[in-house]
Amino acid sequence: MPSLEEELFPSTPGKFKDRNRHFHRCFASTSTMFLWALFLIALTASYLCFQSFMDSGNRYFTATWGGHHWEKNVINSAQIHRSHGGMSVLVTGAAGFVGSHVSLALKKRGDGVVGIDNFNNYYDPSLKKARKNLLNQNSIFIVDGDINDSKLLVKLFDIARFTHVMHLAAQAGVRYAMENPGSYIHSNIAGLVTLLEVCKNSNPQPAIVWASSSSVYGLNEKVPFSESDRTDQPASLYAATKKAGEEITHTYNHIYGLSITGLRFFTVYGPWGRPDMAYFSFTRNILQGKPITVYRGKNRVDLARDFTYIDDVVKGCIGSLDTSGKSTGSGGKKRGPAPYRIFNLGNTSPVTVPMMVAMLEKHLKVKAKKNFVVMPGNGDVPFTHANISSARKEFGYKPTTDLQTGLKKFVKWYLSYYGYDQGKL
Ligand SMILES: O=C(O)[C@H]1O[C@H](OP(=O)(O)OP(=O)(O)OC[C@H]2O[C@@H](n3ccc(=O)[nH]c3=O)[C@H](O)[C@@H]2O)[C@H](O)[C@@H](O)[C@@H]1O
Repeated sequence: MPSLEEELFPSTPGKFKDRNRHFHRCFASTSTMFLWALFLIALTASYLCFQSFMDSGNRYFTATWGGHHWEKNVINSAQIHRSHGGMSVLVTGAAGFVGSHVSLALKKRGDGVVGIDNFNNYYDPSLKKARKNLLNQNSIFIVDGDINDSKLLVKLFDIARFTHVMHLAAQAGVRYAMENPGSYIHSNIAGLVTLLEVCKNSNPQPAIVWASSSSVYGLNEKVPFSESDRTDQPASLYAATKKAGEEITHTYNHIYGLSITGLRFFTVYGPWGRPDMAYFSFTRNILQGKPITVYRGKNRVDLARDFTYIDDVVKGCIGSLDTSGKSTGSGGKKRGPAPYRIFNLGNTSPVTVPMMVAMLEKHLKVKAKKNFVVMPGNGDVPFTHANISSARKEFGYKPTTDLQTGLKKFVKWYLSYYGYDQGKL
């Protein structure tokens, strides 16, 4: 039987044959080696590509979790400490602005709370760490992890059997979506679906309350915005992902019987807020003597927002949790219809951006250096204004803090947190 070498390099007769054969043999072994080398290089390259693909997919999962001590922390933190109607809540985005406030309020009334947060660097992670420390001091354990990590979520549900999920983890910010669109898909779409998959499979299924956004009203002109208004003309990718979230949660409610409540937040502000938001970054710039950019709409019309104070939003979140009703499915199967609700959580009294700046100037006792520019086409909407009658009817939602009062509290916190030394702010 001819060898492979012979098949590849068939011999010719004669004396020359041997030399030729020898030459061929040498050539054959060199070229085989060459082919093997090529093969190995290709193999190594594909492995490295695969590794870097996995790394990019897992870059949010760098945190370590698990082990006896970790599980004990989760169990203790999830423990309910009140006799009637207590709930055990998984709060996603717990080191975030709204997440940290809601976690503290739940814990304060005796509910079990376990937080999860990926501590990403969209804005200064040291502020998130400081919020985490505050929560830890109040016996709330925060898992350092990403909602796309389904193994972690399954583990958490295995050991803590949450009755509710307060889902606040998201890529926030309207204008940043133009810089980093992928982060919105990662957190607001993929992360949401991962979480819903785990919730729908868990037994019992939790009820879910989650953060949508006033931005879903997009370019609507009819005011105030009501939940039944159209939401099919988003102005930013951020808004589009929140709108998609409303549709995605609807399918999980419809197919699997998950109880779902979506909350459309209206420009939430207050102590421990988000540094990327205008009221926060304006405060920093005003104190540092730096100019601020104030956007204006067409024909120099001022932009306006239905700024909503954090304590009012927290009441709305807790009211939603308390009235969420039960999910009806178990083990991935629906047993009957479950609630699907959407509520506006706004303040019902929009304030223009220049008026907001004037309030900051008053509280900071410093004049702002204002640059007025035409609103760039980067996802912003000219105004927001909430109709809150649905939330009022369903759970007595009634905002009580006007912007003047709320900004005063914010400035007080800002100065105590960052200090009065303007050089360090
Ligand atoms: O209500 C909401 O759904 C949204 O509220 C805020 O979005 P936005 O209202 O745009 O809040 P800011 O970024 O703080 O802007 C407030 C106002 O200040 C204006 N602005 C912002 C930045 C700036 O440099 N100058 C300026 O005039 C904006 O155009 C806007 O009218 C949050 O950032 C979103 O995450 C949230 O979903």
